[in-house]
Amino acid sequence: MSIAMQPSLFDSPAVAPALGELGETVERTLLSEGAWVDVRPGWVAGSDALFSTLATDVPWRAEQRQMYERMVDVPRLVCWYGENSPLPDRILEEARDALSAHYRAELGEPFRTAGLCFYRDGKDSVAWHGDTIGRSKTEDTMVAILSLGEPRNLLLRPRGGGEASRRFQLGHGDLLVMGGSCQRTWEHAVPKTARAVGPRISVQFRPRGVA
Ligand SMILES: O=C(O)CCC(=O)C(=O)O
Ligand SMILES: [Fe+2]
Repeated sequence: MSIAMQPSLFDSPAVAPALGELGETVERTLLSEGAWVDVRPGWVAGSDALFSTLATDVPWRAEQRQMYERMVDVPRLVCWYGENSPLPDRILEEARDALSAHYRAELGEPFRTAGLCFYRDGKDSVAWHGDTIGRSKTEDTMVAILSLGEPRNLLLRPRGGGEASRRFQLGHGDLLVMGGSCQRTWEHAVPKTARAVGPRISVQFRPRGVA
């Protein structure tokens, strides 16, 4: 048992992970230009056990990308599950299906893919961006993010600027869903932090053709 990763008696690796309700527990914040975010704190109970499973079982990849003439390390580990790939834990399949059911009327299609990111420490991050590869460049859609492990800040700001950024602290089973025009009219980021933070895993569920 890992003492370092045990924040409380009620969320220790000994507790099996379980999904909570969505329904009325989801709180929506309307942003400008038809964008919104839903937050459901603590959606997965016993999430530290799920964190441990994913940290160990997922075939994490370190990627590089071209930056001007140089190749640089992407500052996080990643793994992508396409729509026909079984997810690395049954509770992630349950989570995807619960999200599809909850948002069915509004989204009109199910969540189908899962992208996973592993932020090893405060030096890992994701820079400002919108998920605009594919249909989300021109259409409203949703990206649902389940956060496991240590909380990190997810920031949101309008693309055009002119407004302070919004901050959400997400970890230990919290859910945040970006919806409406959020991917094309707003940007999001998980900035580096100088604070001593433990590892965080995020699971992003998206509909077909959104990345
Ligand atoms: O880790 C997160 O919460 C955000 C990840 C993200 O924005 C992405 O992978 O597109
Ligand atoms: Fe993103």
